[in-house]
Amino acid sequence: MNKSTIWIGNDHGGYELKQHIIEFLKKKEIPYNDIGTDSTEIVRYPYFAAKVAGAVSRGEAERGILICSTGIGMSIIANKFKGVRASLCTSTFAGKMTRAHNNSNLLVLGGKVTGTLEALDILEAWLTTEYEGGRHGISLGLISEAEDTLCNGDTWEPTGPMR
Ligand SMILES: O=C(CO)[C@H](O)[C@H](O)[C@H](O)COP(=O)(O)O
Repeated sequence: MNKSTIWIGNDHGGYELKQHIIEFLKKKEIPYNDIGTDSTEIVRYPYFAAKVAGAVSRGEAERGILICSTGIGMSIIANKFKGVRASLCTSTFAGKMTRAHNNSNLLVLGGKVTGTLEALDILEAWLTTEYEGGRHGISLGLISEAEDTLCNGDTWEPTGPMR
């Protein structure tokens, strides 16, 4: 799979919004890899975060999208993966800024927090805004430094129950 393919994952709380996001990606002819879950049946979100954030962390994907009810759980777990800069965005401004300043490589949305139109605006801003570099590289360097000290970068696969 090409690295530019966007990996997308969700739990039951993000399933509905994911359908709209996939429609958007299809319309724009942006390649994606939907890793599930594929229904509103209750599942544990770290399973799906591990697949998408793991792919970004290992360099198999340049970008990922995760959706749960609030986006909070997904962002907590995704940011534990080395090299992942997961951004929970609830405004278009945040979607733009997190690319420009944080060089975000994983967008997190809350399916029960953000309406469809706003979520698609956020996604568009996140997809089209370039990282500005410059002084922001200093901050990102410090984050990498913290990661090197705090995270060992191992791949993690969940072992507990998924439902
Ligand atoms: O928003 C979430 C985590 O931050 C997830 O969507 C959870 O699944 C959410 O908390 C809903 O949980 P529940 O099992 O459906 O009660």
